[in-house]
Amino acid sequence: KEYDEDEDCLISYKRGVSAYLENNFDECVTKLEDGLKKYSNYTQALQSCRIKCKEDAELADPLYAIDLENMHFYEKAIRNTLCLMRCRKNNMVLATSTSVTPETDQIYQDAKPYEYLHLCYYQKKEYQKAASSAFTYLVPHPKDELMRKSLQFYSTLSEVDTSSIVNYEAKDHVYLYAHGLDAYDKKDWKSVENNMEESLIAYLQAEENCRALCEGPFNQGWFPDLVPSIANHYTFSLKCKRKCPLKLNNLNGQYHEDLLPSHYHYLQYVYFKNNNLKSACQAAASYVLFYPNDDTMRSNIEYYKKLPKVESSFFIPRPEAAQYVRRLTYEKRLLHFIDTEYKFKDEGEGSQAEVLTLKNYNPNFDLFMNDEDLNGTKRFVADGLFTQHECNTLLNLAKKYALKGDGYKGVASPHTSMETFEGITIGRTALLLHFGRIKSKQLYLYLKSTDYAKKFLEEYFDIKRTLYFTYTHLVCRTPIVEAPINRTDFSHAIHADNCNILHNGVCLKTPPAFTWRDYSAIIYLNNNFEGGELTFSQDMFGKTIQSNVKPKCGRMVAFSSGFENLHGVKPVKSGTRCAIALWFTFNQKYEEKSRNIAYKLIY
Ligand SMILES: O=C(O)CCC(=O)C(=O)O
Ligand SMILES: [Fe+2]
Repeated sequence: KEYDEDEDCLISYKRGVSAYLENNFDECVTKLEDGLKKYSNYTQALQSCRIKCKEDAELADPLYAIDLENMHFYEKAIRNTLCLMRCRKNNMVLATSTSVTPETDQIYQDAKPYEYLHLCYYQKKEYQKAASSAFTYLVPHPKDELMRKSLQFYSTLSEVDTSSIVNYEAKDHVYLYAHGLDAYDKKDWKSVENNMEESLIAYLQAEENCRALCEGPFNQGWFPDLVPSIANHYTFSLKCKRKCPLKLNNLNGQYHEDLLPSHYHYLQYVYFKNNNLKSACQAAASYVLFYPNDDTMRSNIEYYKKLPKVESSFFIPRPEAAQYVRRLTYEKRLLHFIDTEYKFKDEGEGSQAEVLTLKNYNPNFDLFMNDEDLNGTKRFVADGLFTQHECNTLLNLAKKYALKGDGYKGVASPHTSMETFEGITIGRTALLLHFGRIKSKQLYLYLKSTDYAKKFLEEYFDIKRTLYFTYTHLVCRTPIVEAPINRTDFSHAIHADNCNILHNGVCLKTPPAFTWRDYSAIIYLNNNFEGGELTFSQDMFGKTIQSNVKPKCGRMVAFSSGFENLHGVKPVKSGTRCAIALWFTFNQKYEEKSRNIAYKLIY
């Protein structure tokens, strides 16, 4: 049963769980304990390398005294990296183990091994350890009823001493703080002072350690530029760091929102009791950094100020408190800024793929017509996606660069001989940016607005599966000069987007229809033309019209792409009608690849 050096902590965990399932409880305990030990050694080594290397890099003299173009920042990063590489190589644990993946981290951060460990200890009649393991699991999972029952059961066993049940994962401050509280109840002021001071140091150290673990790898899922890449990774890490107090403030299952500041509260009191006025005043001044409006502490300070031996210099907050609050304030402000200016696009499982993306720019975008208004099913109209300025930007793009037949295999008049169709795809817009013909904000607007339209559609139709763009197309329709004003053809005959409708009313999901399309949307850019309404029809001849939608800037119409949504476009009699048509699919095979390329050009 020796400690297996070659196994990483994930394998140990998995072997432990399998052993449990095979009723091999000795092996279960060995493997799970091994895994916990390895994970703990690994994270400790990693934390100390990261903390030490940051300090070293901070202290090094820069290669050039003047900080040009933030080069001091990059120089430090380069020194820090060098140090990290050496540290990893020289550290026995880090050099011999494979790096822990975020998934493995999650298992151990969630105290998963204890879920099985307590059962295996129990089977081995190690009841005290079973109780402590159950307790350890309950600390981060206080609502786990099953585990609570297990702990209750263990506590009734005569072999178990309930006062000796411990949290194996407790950080040092947890018990130091508890001792401090005990001493407080016993009015042992000296001991309160010692325990609270130690607990404070331990807390701050634990927070630094926790933060260090947040500086791990981050998969952005694409290849952003230097600066966005740093911003994304840093944001990811910052969000993780801000979660550290949540873990640390959990004292064996009880959450103390103000755990850190409460140290200063106790300290000001015991220093006063111990006749150390200066330290009492410093602690009070430190406390109000966290809670500037706290009446009790304010009046304590007023009281201290009136004491004869007290000097105004006593009220300088303790340096660690001042530094902590400064950092906290800055980090909160930065996260608030990020939260208001960006939205987070969660690409699949886990928080790994969170990257900064611009917030929706038009908060007024909202539903205008639903199924009932439109006299059908799975359709809606929403208004306000674009401002007039944004429509103009896209209209200009189309006016300048849309090509006849683009997106229609070069056919200039695909749907009616009375109109010409000029289109511009995402792919060609990206190319135009690549060749410097347009500004990135034009491509950005094209991409972002359609992304947002998709999100809106997904929410409206309550789509839970991954939906992909399959085609994005900005199209303008203009009647040919010869077109008679009283023409009766459609600009776009009644059709379904994903099947071929036959005269007998059957809609066949076969080529040449775009059978993979699942949802459709059209965003309109203008209304300075005659005709051109979108028509929903019950039949393929437009005999039974269900509803008409008049285009205008920022209006979006969306519907499921099947037979239930037969639609067409009435003739454009004069002027030019421009719209962005979007199609979505559940089939990843038909994903619009050019969007990803376009994104890379922007970031
Ligand atoms: O532009 C519109 O309003 C509808 C276009 C359409 O239905 C299509 O292209 O399939
Ligand atoms: Fe259509």
